[in-house]
Amino acid sequence: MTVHLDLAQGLHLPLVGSHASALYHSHPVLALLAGLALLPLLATLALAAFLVSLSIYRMVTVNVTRTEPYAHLRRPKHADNFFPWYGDFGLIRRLPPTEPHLLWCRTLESSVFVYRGLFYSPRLFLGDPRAMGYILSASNSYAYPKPNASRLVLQSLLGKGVLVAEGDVHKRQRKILQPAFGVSAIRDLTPFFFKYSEKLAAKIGEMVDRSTQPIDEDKGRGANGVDRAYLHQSEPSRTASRPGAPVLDVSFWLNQATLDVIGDAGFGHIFNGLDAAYDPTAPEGASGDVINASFQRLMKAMSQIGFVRFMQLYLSEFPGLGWVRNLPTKRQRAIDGTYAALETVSKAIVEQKRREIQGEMADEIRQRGGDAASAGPTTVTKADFDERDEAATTVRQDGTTISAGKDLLHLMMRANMADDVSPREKLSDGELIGQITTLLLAGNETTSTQTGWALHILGDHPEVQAMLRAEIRDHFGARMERHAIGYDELMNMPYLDRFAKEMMRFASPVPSTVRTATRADTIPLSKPYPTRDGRSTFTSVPISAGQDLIIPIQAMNLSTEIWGPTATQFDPDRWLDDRLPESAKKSGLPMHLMTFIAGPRGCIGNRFAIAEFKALICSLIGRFHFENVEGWKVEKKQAITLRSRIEGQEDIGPQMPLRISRVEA
Ligand code: HEM
Repeated sequence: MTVHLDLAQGLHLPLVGSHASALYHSHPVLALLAGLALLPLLATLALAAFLVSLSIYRMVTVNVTRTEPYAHLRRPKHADNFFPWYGDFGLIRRLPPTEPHLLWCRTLESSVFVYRGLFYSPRLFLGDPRAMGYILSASNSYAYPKPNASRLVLQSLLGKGVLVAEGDVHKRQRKILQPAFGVSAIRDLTPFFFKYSEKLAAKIGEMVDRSTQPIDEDKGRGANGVDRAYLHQSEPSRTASRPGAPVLDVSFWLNQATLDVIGDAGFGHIFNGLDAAYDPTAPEGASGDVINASFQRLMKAMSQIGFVRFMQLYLSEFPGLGWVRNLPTKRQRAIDGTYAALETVSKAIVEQKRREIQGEMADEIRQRGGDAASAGPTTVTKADFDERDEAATTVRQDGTTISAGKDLLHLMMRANMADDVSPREKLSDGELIGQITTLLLAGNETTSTQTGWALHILGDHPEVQAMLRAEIRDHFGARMERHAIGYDELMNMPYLDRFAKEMMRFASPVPSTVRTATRADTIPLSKPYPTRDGRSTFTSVPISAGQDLIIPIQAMNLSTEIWGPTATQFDPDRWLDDRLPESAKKSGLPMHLMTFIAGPRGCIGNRFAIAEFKALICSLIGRFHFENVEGWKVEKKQAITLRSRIEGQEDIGPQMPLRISRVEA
C-alpha cells in the first residue's frame, strides 16, 4: 500500500507533469482543451475540500471553542455519531417526518434546541409559542421570509403567486386576494364543496356496488370474489378486496375531488377529474385536461428531488452561485415546457374572466345611466361590485345556480379591476396566472391529504366514526336524503367540529416549513429553557442574518408542553371547552394550532380548507364504513405534503388504500 502511494506521489505525478509539459510544447491548443476538460474535476475537488473544511470549522466552534452563537443550546447526542457533513440527516431520513424532533424534545427535555443540517450547519428548533408568534407576527414576518432557494424553486414551478412573493409585492397581492377568502365568500362556495363531495360519494358507491354484481363469465371471478381492478387500485388492494367491501386508494379519488373543487370554485374551470372511468380498461375519460395533466407533471417534478437537484439547491444558496439552480438540465427543460403549457391555458382563463368582468362593469354603468357620452358615472368601485352581488345570481354552464361571479379568481380580478384600486396596487397578468397555479397546489393536495389521513384514523377509531356518522345523519337525514347543507349549519355540528380540529392537530398535511432571518435579532421565548450543561437557563435566542429556522408545525401540534401528556393520542373530545388545556388556550395561535401557521403569511385558504374537509367527511362518513386493511401498516412519507404509503408496498408509491363498504340504511 505504502509502495503504491509512493508510486503515486513519486512517480505518477511527475510523469503526468512531464507529459503535460511535453503536450503543451508540441500541441498548445490540445493542451489548453485538455486543461479546460480538467477544470470541472478541479472545481469539484475544490468545492468538496471547501465543504469538508466548513463542516470541520463548524464542529470546532460548537464543541471546542464554543464560540458558535448556539453552542449553549441543547443538541441531540446523535450528531457526533455521523460524519460532520451529513449532520443529523441520518436519523431524519430513517424516522417518519417529525418523529426525530419529537424524540429530541423528549430526550433533551427541551422544546428549544439545535441540531445539525448538511455540512454541520445549525438547524434551530424553536418549539415555543412565543417565538413562533414573534417570527410570524405582522411586524416581523417580512424580516423572516422563505429561504431564497425554496422560494425560487417554487417560483419556477408555480409562477409569481402569493406563496412565493415577499415584502411589498406580497402585501399588495395578499390585499387583492384577501376578500375572496373571507367568510361570506366561503359561505357562497359551500355548494361547490358539496357538489363534488357528493359526486365523490356517488363514484365510490358505484365501485362498492360493482364489487357485488354478477361478473362477466368470460373474465371469471378472482379468488376474492372481485373480478377486475378499479382505476388506481394496486394488485395487493385488489387481492384484499371482498364483494361489497373493495379496497380502494382513497388518496387518488380524494385528489380528483379536490382538484375539481379548486378548478370550479377557484377559477371557474371544470376539470372533470371525478369523471375518470373507474374501470382501468375503459378509454381515457375527460380528466386529461391540459391544466390537470401539466399540473400533475409539475407535482411529480416537485416531489422528485434527487441528489443532483438537492446539491444544485444547496450550492445555489452560496453567494454568486444562484445560477447553479437554473442549469438547463433535462429535468429543468421538462419543467419549463410543462409550465409554459400551463401558462398558456391559465392566460386564456384570465382573459375570459377579464371579458366577463368588463361586461359586468359596462352593465353596471349602463344601469346607472352613465356612459362616455353622458354625464353619468363611468366608474365601478369595489363597493359597487358588492352591491351587484346582493341581488344577482347566475346559472352556470353545468346547470348550478350561484351568486354571480363567486369563484376565487373572479373575486380577485374584480378587486384588481375596480376603478378605485390604484394602478400601483393592481396585479399584473403574470401575477394573476401565478395565483392559478398557486391555488392548484395549495388548495388541492393539502385538503385531499388531510382527508385521506382522517379516513385512515377513523378506520383505527370505529367509535369516533360511529359518533360522527350519527351526527351527520342527524343533519342530512337518516338515509342521507339531503345532499347538502349550508355553511352555517356545517360549521355548527359540534362533534364534526371537534373531529376536524383534532385531525388538523393530529396529522397536519404540512408538517413544517422554513424561514430565514434577514437581520440579526433576538427571539423571545415564553419561558426559560435549560442550557446545554444544565447549569442555567435562557429566555431568548440570538439569531444572525442568513440563519434558517424550522417552523415546527406538527411537532408543536403534538407538543406535550402545550397539549399535556396525551398530546400524541387522537381524541376529538380534548376540544371540549372544559378539557382544553390552559397551555393550549394561552398559546396565542389561531385555533390554538400551528396547522395554518399565523400572521400575514398564514394560510389564506384555511376557511376554504375546513369547509371543504367537513363537506367531504359528511358525504363519505354518512354513507360508508372505512376500515384499515388487516395487517397493513400505513407509513408517513414526506412529499410536497405528508403522504402515506404501505410498508412492504413501497414500489407502489404514495397511496391510502382503505376497505370501504356501505352503511346499512
Ligand atoms: C388542510 C388544508 C391546508 C393546510 C394544512 C394548509 C397549510 C398552509 C400553510 C402551513 C401555509 C404556509 C406555508 C409557508 O408559508 O411556508 C399555507 C399557505 C397558503 N395556503 Fe394553505 N393550507 C391548506 C389548504 C389551503 C387551501 C384549500 C387553499 C386555497 C384554496 C390554500 C391556500 C394557501 C395559500 C395561497 C398560501 C400562501 C399564503 C401566503 O403566503 O400569503 N391552502 N397553507
